Amino acid sequence: MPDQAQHDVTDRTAGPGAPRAAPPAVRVEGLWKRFGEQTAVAGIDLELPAGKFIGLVGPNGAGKTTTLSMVTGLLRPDQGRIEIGGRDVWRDPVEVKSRIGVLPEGLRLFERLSGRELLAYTGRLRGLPGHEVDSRATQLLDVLDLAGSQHKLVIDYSTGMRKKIGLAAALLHNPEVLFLDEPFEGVDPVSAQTIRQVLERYTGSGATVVFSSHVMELVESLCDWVAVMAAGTIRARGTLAEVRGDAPSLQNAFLELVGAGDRDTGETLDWLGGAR
Ligand SMILES: Nc1ncnc2c1ncn2[C@@H]1O[C@H](COP(=O)(O)OP(=O)(O)OP(=O)(O)O)[C@@H](O)[C@H]1O
Repeated sequence: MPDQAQHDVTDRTAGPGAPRAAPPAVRVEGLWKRFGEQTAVAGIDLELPAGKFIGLVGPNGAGKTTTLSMVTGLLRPDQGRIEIGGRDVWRDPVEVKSRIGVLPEGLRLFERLSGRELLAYTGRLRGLPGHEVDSRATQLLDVLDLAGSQHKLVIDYSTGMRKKIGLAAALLHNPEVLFLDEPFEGVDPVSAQTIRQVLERYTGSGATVVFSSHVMELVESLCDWVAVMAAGTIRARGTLAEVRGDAPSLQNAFLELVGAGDRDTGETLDWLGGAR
């Protein structure tokens, strides 16, 4: 990584005797990722406050998945620095990974395990004692309404069930920060409500959730804090009220921020729905 990425981002502005403020849940500095000619993430600086329900929103191709993949140690940045709870993700990966849970996009699971076996395996990988894994798995399967399918193979799970077992696996070790890429995609309203309740309980205990979504109503109803991405950059960040500003809804503010509010399809698609 180039020199620019190596410098220390610890806050040294406070005097020597001053109490250290708790680090943000996530701190990102000068983050870049290119795929050939395509710049997916173009020099992001971002601090995500701890203990909040945070939404990362942006249009298709904005760079949300690429950012979350780098932040969670799944994709190496070209340049930049990432800390979670004050620890460098790429220098201290084992420690950081023990403190985070991740539900990635296009989640790959061990398909030939049952839901219960998957949780048992994940729990042991996380170093939890067997009896603790058993008891946590039973509770998670129950709360997420998967108890009746716990012995079914994951390959036979529906999209929503896969999201829920993935969420259970990500929560099993009680992480400090949970990252979810589109957790509600393909999930029915009943399961969405269940997931929502689990996440609200989790953030209520002081943990942080960072999730990406396109669904503004969902972000507006769930999140305390929002970052808006477009074309690999952060266009706005802050509390919901700060990002919404004077706009009537987050959706309106979002369209304005990403410059899509005035797109008109009327003339270009004049053949659509006309005489055949
Ligand atoms: N592995 C890759 N190889 C080449 N280009 C990539 C790769 N991954 C992402 N990109 C490109 O980087 C840009 C950002 O993609 P990314 O998946 O991060 O966006 P996103 O905001 O998550 O989009 P969506 O909401 O559609 O999932 C896009 O232009 C995408 O085509």
